[in-house]
Amino acid sequence: MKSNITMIGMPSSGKSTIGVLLAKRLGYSFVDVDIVIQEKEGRLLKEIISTEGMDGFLAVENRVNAGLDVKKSVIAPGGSVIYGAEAMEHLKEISEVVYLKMSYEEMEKRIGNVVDRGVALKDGMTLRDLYNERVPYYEKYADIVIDEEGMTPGDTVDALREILEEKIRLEQ
Ligand SMILES: Nc1ncnc2c1ncn2[C@@H]1O[C@H](COP(=O)(O)OP(=O)(O)O)[C@@H](O)[C@H]1O
Ligand SMILES: O=C(O)C1=C[C@@H](OP(=O)(O)O)[C@@H](O)[C@H](O)C1
Ligand SMILES: [Mg+2]
Repeated sequence: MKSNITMIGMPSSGKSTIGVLLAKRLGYSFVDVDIVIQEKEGRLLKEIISTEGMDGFLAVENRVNAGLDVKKSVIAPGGSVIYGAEAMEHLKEISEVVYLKMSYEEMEKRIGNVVDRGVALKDGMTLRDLYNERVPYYEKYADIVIDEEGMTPGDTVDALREILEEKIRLEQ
């Protein structure tokens, strides 16, 4: 198995929440790439989006993810990372990619204020458009898919640990 795990999925699917729990459970480090971007840029994500525009933000996100140099880590990038070809090529190379699959209805309930969260919603795009546009990318890049329907964060972490341990067993 590759030495890292990357969480992908819609904003609010739990990449950060589940990611940190999984890292603790596996004894891995945890890297929230949104925080790495803010530290490198010295600005909040929503400030980057408001000054550089959506494409500017996506370019920064692509560059930072493509340059990640970590080992034995659970990586939680932002939900928009799948638009970055170089980022995804790199993440596929260094990690097992886990897609946290959630329904549109659940995302709408969880997501809260889209602007404050800094979701990369292009002009004129609805949340539903964003959902439909992104699902095929998440599916394409996923090595492992977890459907969150009816699962608590604890259930998801347990399910993931089982899948990952089975993967390791099969490789031995
Ligand atoms: N079953 C669940 N699985 C994951 N997150 C959940 C679940 N139910 C509620 N949540 C909440 O949804 C939010 C997920 O946010 P976050 O981890 O920041 O997601 P992301 O990093 O994917 O944007 C958290 O507030 C978390 O507590
Ligand atoms: O999906 C998105 O468009 C985004 C999700 C955010 O991260 P989370 O997925 O962790 O919420 C953050 O990277 C950025 O504001 C854009
Ligand atoms: Mg996150």
